[in-house]
Amino acid sequence: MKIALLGYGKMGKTIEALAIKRGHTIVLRCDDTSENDLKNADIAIDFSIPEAAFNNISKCLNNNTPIVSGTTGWLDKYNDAVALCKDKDGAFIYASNFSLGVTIFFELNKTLAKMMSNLKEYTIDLEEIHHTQKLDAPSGTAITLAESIIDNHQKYTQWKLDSNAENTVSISAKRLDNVPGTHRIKYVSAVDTLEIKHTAHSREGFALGAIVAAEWLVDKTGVFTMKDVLNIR
Ligand SMILES: NC(=O)c1ccc[n+]([C@@H]2O[C@H](COP(=O)([O-])OP(=O)(O)OC[C@H]3O[C@@H](n4cnc5c(N)ncnc54)[C@H](O)[C@@H]3O)[C@@H](O)[C@H]2O)c1
Ligand SMILES: O=C(O)C1=N[C@H](C(=O)O)CCC1
Repeated sequence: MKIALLGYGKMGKTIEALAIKRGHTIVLRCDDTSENDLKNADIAIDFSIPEAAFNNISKCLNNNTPIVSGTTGWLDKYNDAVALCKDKDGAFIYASNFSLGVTIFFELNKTLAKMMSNLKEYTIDLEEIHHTQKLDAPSGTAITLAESIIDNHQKYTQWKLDSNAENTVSISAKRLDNVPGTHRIKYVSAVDTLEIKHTAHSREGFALGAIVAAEWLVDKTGVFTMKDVLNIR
């Protein structure tokens, strides 16, 4: 595939190295708002910044270029991106976390929230840890996890950073040097603690997931998730 990289920072460069190893060609490396010609690209992969993501996605959909987006912190406009994709009969996939492990972790989180839903003894604690250059907090992955808990556990109706409020999934966001991404969900009662945790050892898992998603999306139309790519039911 001929790939356009929208965002050529830590993730863009990791994707470039892995995509070349998988036999793909990088035809565009875009790292700012300058106008870029997408016509030589079979697909675009956006790992940029929250303020740029929706514009980049829109440009691709208007240009009939399938687009894989992993940028977090822009989801107030997600429904607009979905509507534009449908209007243009385009191809779009977004995931707050493209790694295979986290895609499975999302399913574990959902199942655990359902199982815990009637157990009043337990309170929940969600923690994410990332590197100090990360612009957004909480992480997109933590928000996806919290929203799924809210959808599947009868007690919780909202999420907030560092909160003791009733019916609230409290998220703690820590920033430490060189941490690629760690997410942990704890259910704590007076007598025990049950926890699930995902630890990324590098950015390669995110990059591989995004490339696999691009390979899968390139000849399709529609709006998809990583569950579609990995055929998880
Ligand atoms: N979904 C996932 O699996 C996943 C994994 C890792 C990171 N992320 C997200 O991806 C994004 C990028 O992460 P990163 O670690 O590569 O950040 P980074 O800061 O290293 O790179 C972002 C790059 O985007 C560039 N940029 C700024 N404006 C732009 C524009 N208009 N168009 C294109 N590029 C522009 C910046 O110059 C920078 O080089 C973040 O939102 C992060 O949360 C998602
Ligand atoms: O490094 C980042 O930034 C990451 N962002 C995503 C998020 O916000 O969840 C995924 C993990 C790494």
